[in-house]
Amino acid sequence: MKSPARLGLTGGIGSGKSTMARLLQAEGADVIDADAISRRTTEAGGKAMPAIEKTFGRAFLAADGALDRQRMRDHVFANPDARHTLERIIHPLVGDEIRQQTEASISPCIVFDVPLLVESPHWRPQLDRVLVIDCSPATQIRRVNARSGWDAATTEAVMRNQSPRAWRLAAADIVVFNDTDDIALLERAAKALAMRFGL
Ligand SMILES: CC(C)(COP(=O)(O)OP(=O)(O)OC[C@H]1O[C@@H](n2cnc3c(N)ncnc32)[C@H](O)[C@@H]1O)[C@@H](O)C(=O)NCCC(=O)NCCS
Ligand SMILES: Nc1ncnc2c1ncn2[C@@H]1O[C@H](COP(=O)(O)OP(=O)(O)OP(=O)(O)O)[C@@H](O)[C@H]1O
Repeated sequence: MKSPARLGLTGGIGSGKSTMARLLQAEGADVIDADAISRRTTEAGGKAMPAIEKTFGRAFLAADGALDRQRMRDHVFANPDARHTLERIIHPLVGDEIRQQTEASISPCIVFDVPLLVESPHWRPQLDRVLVIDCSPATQIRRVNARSGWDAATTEAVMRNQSPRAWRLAAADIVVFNDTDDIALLERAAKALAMRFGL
């Protein structure tokens, strides 16, 4: 059997990665979503929670034992050492689950939706192509405010903890510019990508 095409999908916060991932899924791709996997490890009883409680303390847990996401967000995006500590707990668990989902896939195209793809050097050799969803910083701030209610300072703090836009663009094989809220444009791009990647 021909091995599946492996497409990395990344972009800054609010760029439209998850939206593109959903469109590619509708075209028949298997999407492996690192954010979703990460969130599962930090639910109540999640695999990351014992180490998070031990390292950061009970104050970072909500009443039900899940991660207090807002508290951790405020902490780690203002403190790179704490972010690295959290990543050292979560990323290996996410990596294990990504490997399992990859092995289970039977699609001709697997899309790896990974916010920190450009930041992690191990990713590129595992992929056939890297697709970057790009938009301006002002659009990122506007979208995250509309979607999640975060103020500009909160989104900017996350953006400062991600690769600069120029680095992501330099790492891209394919760029989809997604600066206007035009879903039809993104749908057309997804259909073209689906053809190109055997769907
Ligand atoms: C800090 C946390 C608790 C904040 O949770 P919250 O629900 O507010 O945000 P959510 O998880 O939905 O992430 C929103 C966006 O923030 C950005 N982001 C998340 N983690 C990171 C990070 N470590 N570095 C840079 N940007 C990040 C991504 O663009 C992501 O799509 C959470 O993001 C987290 O646990 N991060 C560490 C794990 C991680 O690196 N995840 C990224 C994919 S593996
Ligand atoms: N082309 C578009 N047309 C309409 N809405 C869009 C478009 N692109 C993105 N959006 C909206 O912008 C918001 C952010 O998009 P999305 O969640 O896909 O970004 P993301 O890159 O996955 O963000 P995060 O890094 O925070 O997970 C969502 O509410 C989404 O519906």
